Amino acid sequence: MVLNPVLGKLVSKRVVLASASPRRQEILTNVGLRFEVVPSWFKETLEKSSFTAPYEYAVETAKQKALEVANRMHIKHMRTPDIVIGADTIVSVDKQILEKPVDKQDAYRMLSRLNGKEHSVFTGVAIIHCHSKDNQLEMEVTDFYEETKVKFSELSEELLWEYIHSGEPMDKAGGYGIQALGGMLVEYVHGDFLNVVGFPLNHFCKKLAELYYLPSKHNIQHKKYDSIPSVDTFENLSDGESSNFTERKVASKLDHSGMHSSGAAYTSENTSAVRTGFTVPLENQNAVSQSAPKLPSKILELMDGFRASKALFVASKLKIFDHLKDKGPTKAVDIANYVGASVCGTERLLDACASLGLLEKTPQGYSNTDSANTYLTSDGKYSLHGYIIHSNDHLWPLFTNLEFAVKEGSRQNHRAFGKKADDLFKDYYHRQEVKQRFMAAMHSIARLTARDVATAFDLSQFKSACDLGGCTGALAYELVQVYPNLKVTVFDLPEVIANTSYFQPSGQHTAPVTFVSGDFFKDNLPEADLYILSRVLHDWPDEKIHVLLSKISAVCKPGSALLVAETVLDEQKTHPSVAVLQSLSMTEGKQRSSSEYKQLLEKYGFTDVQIKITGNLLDAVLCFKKNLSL
Ligand SMILES: Cc1cn([C@H]2C[C@H](O)[C@@H](COP(=O)(O)OP(=O)(O)OP(=O)(O)O)O2)c(=O)[nH]c1=O
Repeated sequence: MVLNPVLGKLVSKRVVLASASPRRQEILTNVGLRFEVVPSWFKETLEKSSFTAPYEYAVETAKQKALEVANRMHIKHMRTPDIVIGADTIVSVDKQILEKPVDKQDAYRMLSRLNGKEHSVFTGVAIIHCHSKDNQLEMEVTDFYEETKVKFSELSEELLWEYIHSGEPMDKAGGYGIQALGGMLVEYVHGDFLNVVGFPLNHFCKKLAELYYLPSKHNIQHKKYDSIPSVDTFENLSDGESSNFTERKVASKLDHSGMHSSGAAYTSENTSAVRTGFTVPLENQNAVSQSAPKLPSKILELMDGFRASKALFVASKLKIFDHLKDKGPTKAVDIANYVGASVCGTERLLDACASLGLLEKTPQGYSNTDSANTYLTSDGKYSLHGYIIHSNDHLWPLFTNLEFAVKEGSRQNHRAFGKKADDLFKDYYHRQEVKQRFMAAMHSIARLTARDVATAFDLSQFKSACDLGGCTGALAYELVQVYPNLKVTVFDLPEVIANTSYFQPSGQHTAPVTFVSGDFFKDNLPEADLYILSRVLHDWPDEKIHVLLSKISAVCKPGSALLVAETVLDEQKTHPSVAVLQSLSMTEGKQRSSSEYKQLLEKYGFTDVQIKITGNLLDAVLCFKKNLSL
């Protein structure tokens, strides 16, 4: 969501972040900015002694990083970006500049210098507006810096080495990351915290406000690389105040050849114009004041959502995240060879994944982000791979026929798969690969939600539980970990039970979990103090639910309980949207609100209905059987 009109100004523009830093990507993504990531190849080798102050070095490096990307994109005949953002973060102590350590000794040297002292973190930022005119690239450069003061506590050698061995210092200026373990070293921070993490967001927004909103150039008091912006705030700006930033452009001597032109560059104002290879004043440029309507960023995001989903699905299907797991940066051509796909197509897909924050791209190649390693590789404990493949192979074709589903009021299995719903359901259990895909999908969601469901209520009073339709046993295994005295029976169809061994967790005592096959609509239910229905009720029509809840109610002894795990809708039934959207492809079942679950469960003799919204994909409903028989 774009919270203020300043960032809204960038929504329709092709914005490129010339940085490989995952922190910068995250900071800008978090505020709803949409951008591509093209890491800069500019080597951070400017001669430090030629700068009179450390921040000048950071500003110049940021500028050179952004200029390199803007030029490269233009030369490679990629569509010229509208805006390129570059940044460089340095740590400065005793007038010395510390960048990223090259090895552990270097990290130790840096951290020892910071130990017990206050230092400054400077981030230089360059915003380059690009125009392609007669195939010539014109660029207008705006830059600024932000300073934050940070003080380290007195730290022991042992602690410093322990921190270094954590591996965290290596890709961070000054050899520490304040946002993670390094935060423990810090006594205080004066100034913008995000500036330390790599991007001064507040100053950036103020700078955009200056560029896009200040009424005329006469009002601008450009300061010589002043870290204090001309605007105090970027709030309450309306498009009525908008003006084209080129109105306020001033020419300056800026050399973008990659070398810092000592003396000249830092007497310039902080907005300047560059034509590739030349310095061009912009004072005569036409400046048209535009008042555009507020950009519907949410709608734009939805319009594009399908592309992003499909890129994720295809990369998962091709097992790109598996291939990159535990690997250093890998070139597109090697990935293409591995997956047996075209190099150009693979490169496009990899770039799309990088722009979505699923991969990191550096000049050395592509690598998994942390979340790709955790959630997108197929063998991770919390892997969503199974559900992603199910979404691609099963849900995508159904949603392609959504228009028919809405018009005809029925699920579109016949159109999507050439089969009726019943035949398809049989496929889940009879065709091996379909069955495994379905089980892997259910397993993905169960793993991700199991801890929150298991701990939503204190279940330690129960000695035995029966998870009806418990599939791979993911929730059961979590329950016996949380409640060591509990024994859980997983009850599911024979075809499912026959395939559960593949999903058994390794390195866990599995004896308290047993698997029993049967049909919960027809067969006797195993005895238990606690029955569990996880993601079952929403799937079935009222008649089937009647059969199931009547059976459970009948076997429940007084004091026994039923735990239901479902996404609980709000009373208006419009949130959470993940559940409302799921309803679009449902046949006979439905999602329910808190009051509907309460009403339903009370109807079958359950009382004390308690509902816990977990914040995860599944919520939990617990109710108890009183001495009532139906
Ligand atoms: C001091 C500090 C730095 N950092 C990071 C921010 C930057 O990513 C990095 C400094 O290196 P930079 O050279 O500024 O950036 P980068 O190499 O990560 O990415 P690129 O050059 O492609 O833009 O240190 C933290 O994450 N936490 C901290 O507390």
